[in-house]
Amino acid sequence: MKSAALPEVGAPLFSLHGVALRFGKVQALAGINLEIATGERVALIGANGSGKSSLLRLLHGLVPHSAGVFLSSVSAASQAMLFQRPHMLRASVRNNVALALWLQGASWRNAKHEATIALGRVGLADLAGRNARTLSGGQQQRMALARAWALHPDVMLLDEPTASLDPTAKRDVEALIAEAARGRTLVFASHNLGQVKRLASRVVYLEHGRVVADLPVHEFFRGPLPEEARLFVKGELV
Ligand SMILES: Nc1ncnc2c1ncn2[C@@H]1O[C@H](COP(=O)(O)OP(=O)(O)OP(=O)(O)O)[C@@H](O)[C@H]1O
Repeated sequence: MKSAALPEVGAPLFSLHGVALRFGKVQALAGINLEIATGERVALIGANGSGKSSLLRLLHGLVPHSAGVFLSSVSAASQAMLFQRPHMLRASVRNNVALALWLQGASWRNAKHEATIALGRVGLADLAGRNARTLSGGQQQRMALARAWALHPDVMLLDEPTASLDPTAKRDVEALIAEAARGRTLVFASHNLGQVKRLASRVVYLEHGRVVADLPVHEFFRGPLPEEARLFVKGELV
């Protein structure tokens, strides 16, 4: 089974050389040099507006880079992205999950079956028939995780997946993320440094759209770090 074990860190999945991303006049990313390999668990951290979401969206193919070279060996079907606030259709929880599978080619019957299994994994079996829009924030994020998980992606890209949740839901969803990420490559943005320590093997710190630190997680938290990153870790950067 794909998720049985953590894969060896190996083949490069994403290679970025001098990559920039612009939104009109806004330079969201600049001069990004980054390689992410199979099996890595990369945390993207940095102040608001530093470019974390932009980088995730670029990796997921949602926005085109404006300069540099971006190589990805992952097909769109092999990666799933989770947003801070999940997108949901006005449909049952089960159908929200099933639709993602159906769009990837599963028959509707199989899609519903797989969706039911995935919802069971995240503790939402009892709510499968509910309108997804009536779920609480934590339940919505579980549903989004079930939807991502059901696709059996090789790579999971998560954009502050627990940021809008209360402490209990944060803990529950984080535990599910840890389980869902087993055997996969994980790239996630987070402001929660405890979560970064628990989930990541590597930390990429962004400042004004540039990578200013890229270190194994233990080295990152041991320091020394560039000044802004140091203040961020101390909680003194707002
Ligand atoms: N669609 C867009 N149009 C214009 N500017 C954008 C767009 N998306 C992002 N930006 C800008 O790009 C920069 C990087 O934003 P991004 O959302 O990637 O940062 P972030 O690190 O994820 O921030 P946060 O921690 O607040 O989520 C910011 O200046 C932001 O205003």
